[in-house]
Amino acid sequence: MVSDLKVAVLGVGMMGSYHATTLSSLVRGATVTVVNDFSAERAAEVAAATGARVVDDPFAAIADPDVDAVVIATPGAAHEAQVLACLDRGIPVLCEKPLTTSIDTAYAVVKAEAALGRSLIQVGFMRRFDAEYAALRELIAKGGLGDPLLVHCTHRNPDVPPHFNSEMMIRDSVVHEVDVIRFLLDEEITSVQVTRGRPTPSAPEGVSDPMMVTFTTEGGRIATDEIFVRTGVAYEVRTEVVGSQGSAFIGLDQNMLVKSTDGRWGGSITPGFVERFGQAYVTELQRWVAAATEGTIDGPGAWDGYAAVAVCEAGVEAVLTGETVAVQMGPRP
Ligand SMILES: NC(=O)c1ccc[n+]([C@@H]2O[C@H](COP(=O)([O-])OP(=O)(O)OC[C@H]3O[C@@H](n4cnc5c(N)ncnc54)[C@H](O)[C@@H]3O)[C@@H](O)[C@H]2O)c1
Ligand SMILES: O[C@H]1[C@H](O)[C@@H](O)[C@H](O)[C@@H](O)[C@H]1O
Repeated sequence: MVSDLKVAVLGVGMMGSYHATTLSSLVRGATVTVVNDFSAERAAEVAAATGARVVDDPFAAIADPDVDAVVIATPGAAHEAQVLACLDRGIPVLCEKPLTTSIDTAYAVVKAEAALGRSLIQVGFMRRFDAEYAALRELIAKGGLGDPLLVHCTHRNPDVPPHFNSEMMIRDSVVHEVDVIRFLLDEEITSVQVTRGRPTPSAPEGVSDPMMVTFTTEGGRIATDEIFVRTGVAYEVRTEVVGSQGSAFIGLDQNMLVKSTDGRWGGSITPGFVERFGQAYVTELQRWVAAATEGTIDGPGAWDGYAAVAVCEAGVEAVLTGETVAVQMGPRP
């Protein structure tokens, strides 16, 4: 057990710098001691803001004696090697989604952790720490909706970078709903189908934005996800669960001020994911720090990361083929 958890943050772009500042300003029991980024300038900026030291190589950062645990917020393709290096050192790691970018590498990570016999990997599915999602899960678990039969999700972003293509819409965005559906229903997703609609005028050539994704689960339940990442409007993430004895809906922004003026009424919508899930990130980090201090995790683990990667792999195939694609998953070690 360690008294004040010494954390290295790898990749201090948009998400990593947010995690580093949250850890050093809002989370108890942790100090960001090391930061690393391919961009020396980014690393220096975040080090100055958090009081951390820059270590130029990500693997040297993981091996640093002044590091007890690691937050990985590098792009998905870098996750596998960095997570495995944390396992090699036997230290807890909070890895941003996606766990890795292919089924094989994600399964290799699951098996490496299982061989170690300890849960050290937590995956950054922060919606599980959002009060509305937690309340919805509890309502379902207590039977408040009877048998949950349908889940309808909406995931709209105001904008994304131009390189964000249809595949990234599945692997980087829909991956959140994949985890939400598994979290709410407590069962695996077994198939994925994607309908590519008429693209919004701002979508780059060949990119299907929006798309409708339909999932089926082990228990024969159906879930849908509207993914639309260039609405030009705001950050709108909503979920409705319909059961045999009623339905429940989340995602109308909390603390919404409804005003009537100029012959209209309405409120404001959160502009981005930081505003919508700000408290969830703090709760996620606070609970992870408490668990990592005890050498473990408290949240979605490697298996959840693997399951999400497997569903997204089927989702990408469904985008390309227009077929309903079965999810292929290996046995849980
Ligand atoms: N949970 C969420 O809501 C959420 C939100 C945004 C991003 N993310 C995830 O966070 C991760 C980072 O996304 P982002 O939007 O911050 O990207 P970003 O491009 O803003 O930041 C990534 C940073 O990593 C650095 N980098 C790249 N390869 C590296 C390597 N091998 N080692 C060290 N540094 C490296 C880059 O220089 C960059 O500064 C992704 O996995 C993404 O899916 C999660
Ligand atoms: O990486 C981001 C992030 O995960 C957001 O939470 C999501 O809304 C975006 O679609 C995705 O691009």
